[in-house]
Amino acid sequence: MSDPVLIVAESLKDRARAALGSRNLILVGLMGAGKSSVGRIVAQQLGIPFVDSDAEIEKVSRMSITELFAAYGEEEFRALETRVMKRLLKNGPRVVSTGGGAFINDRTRKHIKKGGVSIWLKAELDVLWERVNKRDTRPLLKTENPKQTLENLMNARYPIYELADLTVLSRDVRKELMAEEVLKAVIDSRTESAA
Ligand SMILES: Nc1ncnc2c1ncn2[C@@H]1O[C@H](COP(=O)(O)OP(=O)(O)O)[C@@H](O)[C@H]1O
Ligand SMILES: O=C(O)C1=C[C@@H](OP(=O)(O)O)[C@@H](O)[C@H](O)C1
Ligand SMILES: [Mg+2]
Repeated sequence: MSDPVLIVAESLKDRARAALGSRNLILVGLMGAGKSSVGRIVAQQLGIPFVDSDAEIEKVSRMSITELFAAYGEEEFRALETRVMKRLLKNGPRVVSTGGGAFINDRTRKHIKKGGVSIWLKAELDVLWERVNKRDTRPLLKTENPKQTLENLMNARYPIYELADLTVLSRDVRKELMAEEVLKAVIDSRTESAA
C-alpha cells in the first residue's frame, strides 16, 4: 500500500516544479541563512540543476573566496559576481544559491529579478551567528567583533532583501523541512498570482 505521507511529499514537489516552470529559483539572504545547503536540497527535490554562485566564482577564478577578497578586494569580487550571476541566470530552470552580498548589488539584483523567482531566507541574528562562527571562510566577518559586524550587515541589508519575491523564515529546524517550506512558498506565490 502506498504511504500517504510520501504521496503528499511527492505532490508538493510536483506542484512546486510546475509552479516554477522554466524560471530559475534564486536564494538570497545573509551569511548563514542556509542558501547553499537548503538550495542544494530544493534542487534535488525539484529534479533540476543546482548551482552555488560562490562555488562557480571559485571555479572560474581558481581561487577561494577568501583569496579573492585578499588579492583583489570586495569591489572586484562584486564585479565578478555580477558577471557570473548574469551567466548562470541565462537558462532555466535552475536553483541558484547566491552569496549574501549578491542581491545587495544593484546590477546583480537586476539580473536576479529578470532571471527568475527570488526567495529570501530570513533569519534572526543568533541563528546566523551560531552557524557562521564555526567557520572562517567569510572574509567580511574577519573583524574584531564579527557578531557586531553581522548585526550591522543585517541592519543595512534587510530592507533590500525585502525586495525579494518571496520570504521564508530560516530557523533551527531540519534543512529538509526548510526546503519543503521553500517549495510551499513557490506554490503559494503561483496560486496567489493566478487568483
Ligand atoms: N536549517 C538548518 N539547521 C541547522 N544548520 C543549518 C541549517 N541551514 C544551514 N545550516 C548550517 O549553517 C551553516 C551555513 O549554511 P549555508 O548553507 O552555508 O548558508 P549560506 O550559504 O546562506 O551562508 C552550514 O554549516 C549549514 O550546514
Ligand atoms: O554577505 C556577503 O557579502 C558574502 C557572503 C558569502 O556567501 P554566503 O552568504 O553563502 O556565506 C560570500 O559570497 C562572500 O564571503 C561575501
Ligand atoms: Mg553560501
